[in-house]
Amino acid sequence: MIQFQQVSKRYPGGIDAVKQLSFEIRSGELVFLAGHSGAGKSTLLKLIAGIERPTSGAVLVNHQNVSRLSRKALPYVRRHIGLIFQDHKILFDRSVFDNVRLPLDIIGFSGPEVRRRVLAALDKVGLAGKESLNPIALSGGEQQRLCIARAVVHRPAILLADEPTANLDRDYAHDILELFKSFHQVGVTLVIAAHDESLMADYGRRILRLKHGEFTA
Ligand SMILES: Nc1ncnc2c1ncn2[C@@H]1O[C@H](COP(=O)(O)OP(=O)(O)OP(=O)(O)O)[C@@H](O)[C@H]1O
Repeated sequence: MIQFQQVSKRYPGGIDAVKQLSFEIRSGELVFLAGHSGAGKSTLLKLIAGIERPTSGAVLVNHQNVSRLSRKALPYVRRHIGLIFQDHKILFDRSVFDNVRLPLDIIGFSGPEVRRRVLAALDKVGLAGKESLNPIALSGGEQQRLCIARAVVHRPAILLADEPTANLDRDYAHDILELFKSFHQVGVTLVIAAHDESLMADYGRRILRLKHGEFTA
């Protein structure tokens, strides 16, 4: 489902964020991405989503070479991907409902289907009944759940999460990982980046470890 072929990414300024990476993630897999700050985890996720383009090599998602797609074609690939990124901010001038509906608006959903899907996503993450609130009224953990609801509302086949448990206490972090596990159980392919490897230990899944842009054992 996701394939990297000799992928390198050099940012302007000369930093090689990932170097010659080759790997494959099969449909329905749950994979953790571990590594120190600056190891290249976010870059790898952005390459999958087509947010960044590789300097060399190919990134294939569903057999499509996302590194070669035109800017116009990218939204069609993104429809199949849910993103939980730290720089995807919550909009505090809108309700919880309106925050979660954003991906549906972009795809072009309208009518009762929007309400049905948004309420189902909020229910899934444990925020049922909070749709009319302003997100400011939610706790930090609840705001993270809002971001997860927003990432899954269009039912993507692939979910990419960058440090989704950062700033959460351990119990709450495990709750969030359990939520991801439930998406995994219904067949979603998940790639979860986190620097705290101890959190991943309980899940017994495949771990890709990055160090300065390269895989380590
Ligand atoms: N847009 C950019 N322009 C220039 N350099 C960048 C850019 N984004 C990331 N980098 C650099 O690329 C390297 C890898 O960064 P990346 O954010 O992928 O690492 P990370 O493992 O996700 O780190 P963190 O856990 O701190 O988010 C770092 O040296 C970073 O400074």
